[in-house]
Amino acid sequence: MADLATTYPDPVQIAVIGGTGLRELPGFAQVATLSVETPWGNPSSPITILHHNSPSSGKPIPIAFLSRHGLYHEYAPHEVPSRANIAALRSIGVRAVIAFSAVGSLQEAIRPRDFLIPDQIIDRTKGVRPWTFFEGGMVGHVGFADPFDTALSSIVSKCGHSLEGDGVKLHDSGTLICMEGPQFSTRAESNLYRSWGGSVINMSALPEAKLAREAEIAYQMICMATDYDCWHSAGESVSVELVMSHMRANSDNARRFVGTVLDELSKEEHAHIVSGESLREQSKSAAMMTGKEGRGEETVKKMSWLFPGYYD
Ligand SMILES: CSC[C@H]1O[C@H](OP(=O)(O)O)[C@H](O)[C@@H]1O
Ligand SMILES: Nc1ncnc2[nH]cnc12
Repeated sequence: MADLATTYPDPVQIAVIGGTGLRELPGFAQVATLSVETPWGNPSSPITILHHNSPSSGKPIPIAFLSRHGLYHEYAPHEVPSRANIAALRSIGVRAVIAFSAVGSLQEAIRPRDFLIPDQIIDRTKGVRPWTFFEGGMVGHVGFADPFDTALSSIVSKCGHSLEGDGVKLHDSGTLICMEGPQFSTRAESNLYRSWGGSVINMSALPEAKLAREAEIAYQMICMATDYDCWHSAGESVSVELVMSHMRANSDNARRFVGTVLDELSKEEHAHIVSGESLREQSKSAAMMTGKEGRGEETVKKMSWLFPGYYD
């Protein structure tokens, strides 16, 4: 790391947020490491810029990598500075995020080490994490009916299926329960989530996905099941040891999966997706609720850092 540049000259449109057990992406050339300060504080880790040759043009494409829980896993799920993470990524040009997460399975058919691309979320966080950029005299409401980006999700799905039969088993859709933690669920809660139709459970999708939407960043999570939570009568209840043992055993597949997705996203044909075209300027109109006279000065400053030119 010592010789890496601390600045990067061009916008970086694609980012990976690594979760438990996916703290780096080996095999990609590291060209810079950025320490970005945002009005919401510092992100959970420096942002590493990796170079990846586009399979279509052969040109190097920059990819940003951020470690959700910090370089040493020092941030518990409720302590992850998600606003700083998302703001820092947007400030360097990111418009498409692939986020990785270790999840508990709530369904027999989703076995430990299977991958799943969630298409829905049920919010079971408890309102203790800052969850919006729109506050303090700037009211904004963005749509979240489909919390993940459908264009990104079909690319991720195609990539995952291309690896099937080669150690990767993929479920194309599912409802993700995002709980508060850091303690795992009780058996009654786990069974309740099953009765709601939950497919998998984690502690990290929110507020990350909501903030990405507010920041006009296309976002898709890739989940890897590491346990059957605590509902399964035959299986061992979730523990950190169980999560980590499955993550370690399947980390090559996880990295291969993410690498294949980055290959695909680097193709020119997907330029409109990674430039976040479908979300462009939605937060400009979302914040038009509040008349200029009612806007909080501090918030306008912060929001103008995030969206230069939007609120002049
Ligand atoms: C170590 S088990 C609980 C922990 O694992 C998941 O982390 P991530 O989503 O960052 O991969 C889960 O959300 C919890 O934070
Ligand atoms: N059972 C579980 N509950 C919440 N988060 C998890 N991450 C991995 N397994 C989990």
